[in-house]
Parts: sequence; C-alpha cells; structure tokens
Amino acid sequence: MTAADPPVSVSSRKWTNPFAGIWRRPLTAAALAVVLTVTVAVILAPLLAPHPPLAQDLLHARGGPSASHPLGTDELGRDVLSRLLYGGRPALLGVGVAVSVYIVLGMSLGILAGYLRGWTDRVIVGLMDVMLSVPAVIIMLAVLAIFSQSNVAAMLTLGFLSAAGLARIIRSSCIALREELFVDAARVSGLSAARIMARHIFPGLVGLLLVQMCLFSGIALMVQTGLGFLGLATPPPAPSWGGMVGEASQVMEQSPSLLLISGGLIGLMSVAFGLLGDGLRDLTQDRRQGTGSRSQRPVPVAVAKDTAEASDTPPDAGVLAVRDYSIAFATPQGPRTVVDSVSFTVNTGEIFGLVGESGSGKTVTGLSLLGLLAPNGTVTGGSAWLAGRRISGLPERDLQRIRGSEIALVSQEPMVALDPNFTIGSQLSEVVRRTGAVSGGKDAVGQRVRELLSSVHLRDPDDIARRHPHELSGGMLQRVAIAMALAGSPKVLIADEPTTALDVTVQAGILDLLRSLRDERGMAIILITHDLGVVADSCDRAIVMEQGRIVEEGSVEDIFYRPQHPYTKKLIESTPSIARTEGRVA
Ligand SMILES: Nc1ncnc2c1ncn2[C@@H]1O[C@H](COP(=O)(O)OP(=O)(O)OP(=O)(O)O)[C@@H](O)[C@H]1O
Repeated sequence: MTAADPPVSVSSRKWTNPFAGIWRRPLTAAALAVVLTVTVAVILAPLLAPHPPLAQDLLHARGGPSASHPLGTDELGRDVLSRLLYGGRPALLGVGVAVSVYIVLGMSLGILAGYLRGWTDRVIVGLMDVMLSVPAVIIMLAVLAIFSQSNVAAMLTLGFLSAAGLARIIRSSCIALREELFVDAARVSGLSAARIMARHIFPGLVGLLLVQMCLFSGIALMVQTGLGFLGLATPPPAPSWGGMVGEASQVMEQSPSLLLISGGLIGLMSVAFGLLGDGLRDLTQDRRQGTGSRSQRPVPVAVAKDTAEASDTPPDAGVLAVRDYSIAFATPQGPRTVVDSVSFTVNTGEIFGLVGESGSGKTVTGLSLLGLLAPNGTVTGGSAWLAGRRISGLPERDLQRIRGSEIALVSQEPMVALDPNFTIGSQLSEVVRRTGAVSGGKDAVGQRVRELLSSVHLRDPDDIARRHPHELSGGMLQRVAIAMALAGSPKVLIADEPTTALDVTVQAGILDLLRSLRDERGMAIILITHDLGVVADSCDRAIVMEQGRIVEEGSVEDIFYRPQHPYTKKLIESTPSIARTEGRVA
C-alpha cells in the first residue's frame, strides 16, 4: 500500500447480509425455518385455527388426534392446535416487546458510551452497573403486582433490565470500531458524531446485534412462558403456551401427550432461537475470515506441480535468489496471478531496488519471501533461495526460525511493528531474546537494546527505551522499527516503502541510515518503492515491475541512463526531479 491509497470508507464497504450463506448450515437453516414457520402460523392463527380457542366440547375431552382436532383436545374438550396457535400470540408478543426494548436500549447505550467515551461513557457505565445489580425477576414480580397480569409490562421490564448486558458487549465492539481508519476518515471529513454512529458504526454492529437478539429471544420466551405457567401473565381461560403447560401438568398422568405437545413446542422454539444465534455468530466469523457465502468465497489457486518439486540445486550466485517466481490470489472471480515468473538475484552488501507503480506486485513479492502472504495468496511457481537454502515452500515452523534472524522486514508504517501498550525498550528486549541474538541475562539484553538504538542513530537510547511508541515522531519510530529488524542480524533486510509516510528531510535521514547499515554490516537490502528518486539515490541495482512482470533489470546507471522498456521511460518521465536532472530520457 502507498500513502496515496484512499482510506477505506464505510460507504465503500459492501453491506453484507447477515443471513448470506445460511443455507450451507443445515442446522441454522432449520432453526430459522422453525422460528419463521411458528411465528407466521401464530400471526395467522385466526385463519389457520380449526376451532375458536375457548370453545369447549366436554363430550370429547382429552380426545386423541382426529381430522377435526389434529392435535387432540384438552381436559375441557378445547382444540389443542387452536389453543397453541392463539397461545403463541402472548408468548411471541412478550418476546417481541422484551427483545425490542433490549435491542434499542442496549444498542443505543452501548454505541453512545463506546463512541463518545468521556463523561458520557462514565455515566452510562455507572447506569449499566446499577441495572445489572438489580434482581430482574423480583422487579418483574413487583411490576406485575402493580400492573396485574400485564404481559407487556412484565416483558418491558425484562427487556429494560437486560439491556445493560447488551450495552456492555456493544460498547466493547464500538470502542474497537471507532479506532478503524474508515471512522477516522469520516471524522476528518467533518461528519457529525450522530451521523458517524448511524452510518459508520451501526452497520458494523448489525451481525453482533442479530446474534444477541436470537440468544435473548430464547431467554425471553422461557421467562414469558414461566409467567404464563404461574398464571401471572395472560390470565386463564385465555390461551398461552405457559398456561397450557400448567393445565397439562395437572392431567399429566391421564394425558401425557398434552404436556409433551405444549412443552415440546416451547422447547423447540427456545432451542431454535439458540441454534439460530450460534449459527449467525459462526457465519459472521466465517465472513470475517473470508470463507463466507459461496458467491463470496475465493476460488482456490492451483499450485503448479513444478513448484513443489522445483530443483533442489541452489543458484550459485547471490545471498537471495528468486527464480521463475509466481504468486496468485484466490478471489471470488477466480485465481488471479499478481506476480508472473519473476527472477532476480540480490548480492551481499548491495541495495537492490524493487520499483514499479502501485499494484505491480512489489509488496507481495517481498511478503512472500518471508512467508507472510495473506491466507488467500499462494506461491504458484518457481523458487526462492536464501544463502543457498530454499525458502519457498518451507513449513511455517521453519519460516518462523528464519524470520528476523536471516531475513527481516521493515514496513511503510512503523506502528505495524510496535505495540502501543509497551515501551520501546521492552519490545526491543523481547525481539532480542526471541532471535537469540544475545546469550546472557537482563543486563546483556539491555546493553544490546542500547546498541541497536544507537546503531539506527537515535540519540539517548536510554531515554528512547523508556518511552512508549506514541511519544516518538514518525522518523524516530521508523528508526526503532529498523532497529527491531536488525536485532537478529539478518542477512537480508526487506524495506517496503520505508520512507513513504515520512516528510522529505526525514526520508533522506532514513535512506542515509539504510546505506550506512549496508556499509557497516554488509547485509543485502531490498528496497521496495514506487519512487524512482529513492532508487536513484540509494540503490545499486534494481528491477522495474509492471503488472507482476519484470520489464527491466540492471544497474541504477543502466536504468536511468539507458532505459530499454517504454514503461521504465514513462516512470522516469513521471518522476519530475529525475527527468529534470537527467534531461535525456530517450
Ligand atoms: N489478499 C489479496 N487478495 C487479492 N489480491 C491481492 C491481495 N493482496 C494484494 N493483492 C493484489 O496483488 C497486486 C499486487 O499488490 P502489491 O501490494 O504487491 O502491490 P505493490 O506493487 O506493492 O503496490 P502498492 O505499493 O500500492 O502496495 C495488486 O493488484 C493487489 O490488488
């Protein structure tokens, strides 16, 4: 990525249907079907019920299933199916009321606290603590004592008191979301806090809300039917699922099927809500890991046979040799080759430029050498060799061993390498210990950390070691990141646009530093850049890449004074400082 890349904006983030791909999960799909079927049937009760729910027929009391009574009759001869259909109305109404309050209140409090922070956060967190400390069942009973047998009042209370739990979950997710680049971009573009919350934060929480909604629906259903069972809501003879369980339990010995039917339906619905919530959570996770719905799933990349079996004879030149190297990404549209049969050799003690415009494949080439391609990327052909050892195709365990100690990376954004929670000293010490560069105790490690900080020309290493990353400037941070990369004394250092995020004078300092490190340590540096000025200034040799292929390779003098490829000439012409200085691009 270059600094020119626009920040990701929410409007450019595709809306993803939380239910997309549900049909690939039979259990989740079945749970959704159960919830929808029962809900629709309950809503259509007046049309579907074969009898009025209160109509008694004592001559046919406790009758078994028949054409006129598909689920039989109860002890007063009332049609069980009709009572189940009508009885679902208070149950689902209660669930709907509780869930609505739970979602609206929990979400609003969570987003306000998580996004606005400060005193709003403190007040809301205090309120949440109070709500969570109140015993919900006792308050519900008190409410029912005031609003006698009011299903709605009881379920409103349940939703209100439970909302604090949801608010906590939403607040945590919101705190993470507000640090995302697209939220920063929205803030910078002057959007109001309300608009950012509604347009940029809320869409990111929909999946989580749906999961919580399903899980809470199951709880609300159990509470509602419990109240019905106790006769505290929906007074008899009006049908309710809980009331039907209560009535059936009194004639359990004579007609066990009555209990089985009413209790079974409540159990089925409650399990369906739980399974639906779990399934939606898994679907959301799959989507995050890029294994979502079939239409979004990347088509896998085929690895050429000769990659796995490529020659075991190391190329005889260079500390790093790359031969016929190809990389492809699996995308929903099919495999996409982004690096195509590139070959180059980097010698000890040289700075080697990998230059080309954005998207030409420079970064993925560098990352693949460290085994750090994104999960959908694969080296599809060729081989890479480091100091005579083949590194392409190495298992992750072996790659971990060479990363940092034989080949290291410095990226454009130094904060990628640094954790804001720890001091520079502790982070460097950890790397020194991990790379095994120092044998000895705390003092030896501390000494090595000071040496590393001095080697990247940072004055007062002790002071720097005590500071946290946010206390350093961009240039200082980049020097610390370079020091970190040097900790294992790698043979090859890959520097990916190391100066792009810095201003011009700081850029010059970092390039000077890389040159002096090369001179002092004799290591090879691969400098990835889109800036021909940087190549002219720092590199010994370079390759020019266009759309994943090498179009030009040679010494820096050859590339600038005798460019062969039209693309190189165009690149030189589009770099004003060089075009002006050289003035003789053919
Ligand atoms: N995970 C990925 N899935 C699909 N395509 C990818 C992925 N990562 C990179 N690419 C594609 O690979 C190509 C090369 O990307 P790369 O990051 O190497 O470009 P670059 O030359 O370093 O440019 P820049 O400096 O802008 O990053 C680009 O077309 C990019 O879209």
